[in-house]
Amino acid sequence: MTDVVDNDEQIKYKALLESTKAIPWKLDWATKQFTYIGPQIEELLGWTQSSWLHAGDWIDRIHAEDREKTANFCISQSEEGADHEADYRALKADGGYVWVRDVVHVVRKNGVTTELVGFIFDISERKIMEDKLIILNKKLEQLSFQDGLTSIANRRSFDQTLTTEWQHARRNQQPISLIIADIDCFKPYNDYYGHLQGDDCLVKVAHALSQAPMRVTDLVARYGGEEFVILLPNTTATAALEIAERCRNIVIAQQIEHAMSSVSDVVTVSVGVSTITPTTDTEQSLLFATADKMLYQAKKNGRNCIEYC
Ligand SMILES: Nc1nc2c(ncn2[C@@H]2O[C@H](COP(=O)(O)OP(=O)(O)OP(=O)(O)O)[C@@H](O)[C@H]2O)c(=O)[nH]1
Repeated sequence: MTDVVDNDEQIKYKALLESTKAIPWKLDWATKQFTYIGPQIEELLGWTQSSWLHAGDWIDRIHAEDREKTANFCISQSEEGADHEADYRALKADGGYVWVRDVVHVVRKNGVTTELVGFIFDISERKIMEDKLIILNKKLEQLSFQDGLTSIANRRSFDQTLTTEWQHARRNQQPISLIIADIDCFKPYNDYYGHLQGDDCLVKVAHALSQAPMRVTDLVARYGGEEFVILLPNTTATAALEIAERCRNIVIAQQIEHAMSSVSDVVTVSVGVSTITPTTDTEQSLLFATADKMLYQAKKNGRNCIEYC
């Protein structure tokens, strides 16, 4: 490694380079030998300045998961004469890793690469922030599919799942079922017990209904207000009816007092069920429209009961 300082100007530039956070380096392309690396490298990674002799030392000190991709990219870019930058985890002398960004300028003479001049930046802080942001974004996405009051899936989640499952059912010629459960006489409940207790009732019913279906592919969601939907992919009418009956019973089993109900002294639900094996001509909206019609029928038939089609 040559570290020759032959005049005042060079001394000034060297002092400047070695006092920055960015770590400068130079590599001779023909021999792949480092001709210079800033002393700051020791502070960042713990390896002494004199231990950086060959490009191989750099490659060996890249995290195994980043090594091949980073080395191949940098070598091909350097051969083509393209300036480039790469983010990777650099190995520290103590066995730890630091996220760094290597920014590389390729020096060419007569169309041939002769030298690389680069700067290494410590980007670990930024990476930590980026990772936090990724986690936060995931959480935000989860929340956007979740009902704020009951924490079960919301209408948006239901709409999206319905589209996916409908297409799947049509492709595989499988039946798909939908249950709509609506709390009976909820307006009088709210009026009598107050809105807060009304909210509490919705949470209890949501959690009770969540226990009714069995498969991981089943989806229980709050559609809006006091209306809940249960989407049952690959489920026949007979099986859907059984689950609907379970829904009705599970809500009664909560024994939520309802002094103002016209059908019971506890909170009950009316349930509409529909099952369709879709063909290419069947509109997706038919599943919900039919279950909704059945729900209306159940309300008309005296509530706390199930109607299906
Ligand atoms: N507490 C509370 N009430 C809600 C919420 N969303 C909707 N509601 C209430 O739910 C009630 C629904 O009333 P209706 O649609 O008349 O139905 P119902 O009284 O249950 O009558 P039936 O369905 O025919 O048995 C209304 O009073 C709404 O204000 C909510 O998030 N919290």
